[in-house]
Amino acid sequence: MFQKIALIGIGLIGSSIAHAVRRNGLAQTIAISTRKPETLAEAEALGLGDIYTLDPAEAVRDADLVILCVPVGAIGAVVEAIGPALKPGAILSDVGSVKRHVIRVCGPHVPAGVHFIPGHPLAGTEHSGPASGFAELFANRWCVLTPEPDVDRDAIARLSAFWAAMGSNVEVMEADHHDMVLAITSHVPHLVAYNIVGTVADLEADTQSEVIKFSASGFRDFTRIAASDPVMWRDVFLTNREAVLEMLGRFLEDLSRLQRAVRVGDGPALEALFTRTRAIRRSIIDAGQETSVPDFGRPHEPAPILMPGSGNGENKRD
Ligand SMILES: NC(=O)C1=CN([C@@H]2O[C@H](COP(=O)(O)OP(=O)(O)OC[C@H]3O[C@@H](n4cnc5c(N)ncnc54)[C@H](O)[C@@H]3O)[C@@H](O)[C@H]2O)C=CC1
Ligand SMILES: O=C(O)C(=O)Cc1ccc(O)cc1
Repeated sequence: MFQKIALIGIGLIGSSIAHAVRRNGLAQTIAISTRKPETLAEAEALGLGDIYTLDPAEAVRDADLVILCVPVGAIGAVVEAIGPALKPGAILSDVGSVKRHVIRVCGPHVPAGVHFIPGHPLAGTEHSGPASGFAELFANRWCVLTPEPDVDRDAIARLSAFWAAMGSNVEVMEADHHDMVLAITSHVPHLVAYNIVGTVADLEADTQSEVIKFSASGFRDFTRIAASDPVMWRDVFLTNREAVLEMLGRFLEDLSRLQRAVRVGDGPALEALFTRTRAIRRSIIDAGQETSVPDFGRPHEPAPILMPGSGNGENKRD
């Protein structure tokens, strides 16, 4: 599909792309660049690529497809460094969890003639680093592309075909819409997980009693999410601030309503919500999206995304 692919950053996502490219024969040559020599050495020991360099500009030279797989806060500086070395006609993409910020900081450094198509695979785990990747990560998962309106249609089709060849379902979306949807479906849930695990740890320290030891699986599920990479998630909250604060506001309003239902003993309100949320979980399972580890061979249907204020009002709780 491509002669040479360059991956800048070789953690969970970069290494998963490397595995999937190899397994599906999507490129002749994979060039890998990352910031730290020890990470590059680890990638080389794992045999993830063909060319290894600490110089990102060298990695992207002659590449037909360049994918930036670094934390969102590092992307702008990387594009500034590689811009002059990008081949005319190349596709430049990324995998960052926030899209408007990426467009804002990368745009000025993308040379004319390079097709800039930001991307985000909605697939991942709480692990990081070159050894954590696996070829099946993207199978049956969405990959969202957020090109600006003037981007070449053929280039978008080529990048879509690339993600489809790795097993993803591709959707093209406007960057601001992506950031709002991900704020409520991914970013706020991570914030909630970080918060509840912190609260429990503080409680344990305050009461000097064993709390975590006796935690049930519900809390343990939160600890998995709260083990996600601190730098990556710091950058998500620094770069998608407005959408996260908007969605957090709605979340807190609804939480207050739940708090009231508990305080006044409003059983019907509690039961009605829990019945609705159980149905949502079941629809996700039916769509084959229930875990972060792909479920092979299952047809992929989009899970319904309930946006506040949209639809027929059934998602209103009062
Ligand atoms: N972890 C996840 O579940 C998902 C992450 N993403 C996005 O993918 C991107 C990468 O995340 P992961 O692979 O999970 O992170 P990771 O921490 O596993 O890997 C990041 C890589 O970037 C390198 N790096 C950091 N700063 C750099 C710089 N200035 N120049 C060159 N290399 C640099 C690191 O050395 C490492 O190789 C992030 O933008 C994240 O938002 C997208 C979907 C899922
Ligand atoms: O580990 C999990 O449950 C995730 O939610 C993974 C994830 C993290 C960040 C993304 O932008 C997309 C997916």
